[in-house]
Amino acid sequence: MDRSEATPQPEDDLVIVVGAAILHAGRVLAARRSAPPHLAGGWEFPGGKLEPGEAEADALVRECHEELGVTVRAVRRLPGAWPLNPGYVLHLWQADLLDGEPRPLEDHSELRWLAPHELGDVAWLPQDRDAVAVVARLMAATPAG
Ligand SMILES: Nc1nc2c([nH]c(=O)n2[C@H]2C[C@H](O)[C@@H](COP(=O)(O)OP(=O)(O)OP(=O)(O)O)O2)c(=O)[nH]1
Repeated sequence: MDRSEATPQPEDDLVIVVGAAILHAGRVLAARRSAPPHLAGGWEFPGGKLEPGEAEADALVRECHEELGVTVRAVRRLPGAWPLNPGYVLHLWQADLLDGEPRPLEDHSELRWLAPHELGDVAWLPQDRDAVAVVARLMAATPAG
């Protein structure tokens, strides 16, 4: 019997993309992609692909430094894993902003700090929508600091 359709692709075969839900003063940072063309204009969580052998928390810190010029601390991985392009999966991490003011240095044309009631104000990439719902629940449960 061909079970291939019923068998999910093992996560081991996927490249993990880490996204950072950076919470600060009751808001979360959203970033509008500037490339590639089919993703440009869509909003996402800053982050990127894990390098071989790299821990997710380390990739998160590295990507936020490269893309935004800030230092973050990876707090914890949020529940869920969302398929992206074939072969890629998005993992989301809660992160604290330790140092710096985020700037769109790489891959993004605009950044916005969104309050919970503003999460629906930007055009998220479709594949991020369920992750945004997880962040909305996190923000509802997190006292604004
Ligand atoms: N960072 C990030 N990428 C996302 C999200 N949602 C989503 O579909 N993606 C896609 C966009 C890209 O195809 C891929 C991540 O690639 P990237 O270009 O950000 O990764 P990277 O910084 O490691 O880039 P590179 O070295 O390959 O240039 O995942 C998201 O919320 N955050």
